[in-house]
Amino acid sequence: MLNTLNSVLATQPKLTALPPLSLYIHFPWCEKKCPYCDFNSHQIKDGKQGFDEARYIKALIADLETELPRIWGRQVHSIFIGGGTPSLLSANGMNELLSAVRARVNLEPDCEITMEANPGSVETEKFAGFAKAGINRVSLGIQSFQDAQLKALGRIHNGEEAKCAIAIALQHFKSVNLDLMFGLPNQTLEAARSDIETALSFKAPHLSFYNLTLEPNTYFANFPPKLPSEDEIDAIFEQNLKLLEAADYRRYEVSAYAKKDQECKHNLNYWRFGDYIGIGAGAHGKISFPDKITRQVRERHPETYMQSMETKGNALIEAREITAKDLPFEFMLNTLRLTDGVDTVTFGERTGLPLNVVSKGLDEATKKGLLDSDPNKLKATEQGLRYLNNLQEIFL
Ligand SMILES: C[S@@+](CC[C@H](N)C(=O)[O-])C[C@H]1O[C@@H](n2cnc3c(N)ncnc32)[C@H](O)[C@@H]1O
Ligand code: SF4
Repeated sequence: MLNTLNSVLATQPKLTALPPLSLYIHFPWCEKKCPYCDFNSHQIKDGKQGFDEARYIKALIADLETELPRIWGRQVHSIFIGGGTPSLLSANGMNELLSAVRARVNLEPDCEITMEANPGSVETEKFAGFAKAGINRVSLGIQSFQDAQLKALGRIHNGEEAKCAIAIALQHFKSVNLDLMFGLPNQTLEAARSDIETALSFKAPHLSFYNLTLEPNTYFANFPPKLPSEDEIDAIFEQNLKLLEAADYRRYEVSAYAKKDQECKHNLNYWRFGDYIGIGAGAHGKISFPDKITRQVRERHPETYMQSMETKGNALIEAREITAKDLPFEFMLNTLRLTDGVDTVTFGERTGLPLNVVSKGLDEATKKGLLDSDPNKLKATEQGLRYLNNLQEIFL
């Protein structure tokens, strides 16, 4: 039995078709580092030391060129410019970057192009320029509408600025996402309800609700604020879910809610274990070939990243095949986040491996009530979504 399993795992993946391809562009600076944030983002010092727009864009374009041989002939169906705070780029800089992308990569005609923005850096004129440059979706880091809460989170914006930023974003972009967090320091059920109701009043097509987590190596990890208890957080989550569903938002991923047909194409491609090129400081990529699936990782620090691009012509610190041993876990890590899960056949299509390499895990997860028993689906139960880490770990 063990020998059979080993021989399956020793086989090379065989993909009959390549998955959709996305492009992720990382922008690694913010006006101020938030105390809870473990993203690869660095505070812009006075005088913008460390952030040289022209230099970074040049590095990004050169970086994209290094990826072209790996994606030759393939179309890109979505772009996500994340951070950090990419809305700190000038509209001209964004135009230069997206024009360079269009000149080098074949974009699908209705390519979704998202930019993350911080409400503290939203200006009408600049947003008009971003739209003109080709951005067609904006994701705003609102977090809360309450001044005291925003202050406790170390944000640079207040509640009024958050509302103003949403109005500007909706004026310029058809597709807008609002990021909110819950389980905030000293948050009550009423305060969480007020945040949700304010967010709903804007009727944005997409909302994301993240439970605040204390990530290692952040200020909050060293100086933890007083957070609501687990029971209080559960109550906030249940209340949020009810209000969102009543307003016709469907929960389609652990933290993502969308109006009909307004799901984020880019993130859906990640969660369905699609392919993505990742350029910029610390960016990760995953690119499939008929006989292998590969991972690329770039230098994390912006200065080292730019220097590597300038001196060596690439900033890769890792470029390897994802082994048949790791593929099932990586697949489950993403796909089980989706409330609909995926069809069972997607496992073979995306990993190139037979489903029997995970049959033991599937049995165990189903017996524990974490996985739906439908044999045609790989889908977490409600319990599985709630204890997602436990479910995913079964496939480690
Ligand atoms: C990379 S940030 C992008 C937006 C922009 N930088 C901002 O913060 O306004 C993406 C989102 O992740 C969420 N997030 C960041 N750190 C988190 C944490 N420790 N716990 C929960 N959500 C977090 C926030 O909602 C944030 O808007
Ligand atoms: S603005 Fe966003 S990316 Fe920047 S530090 Fe704050 S949460 Fe992190």
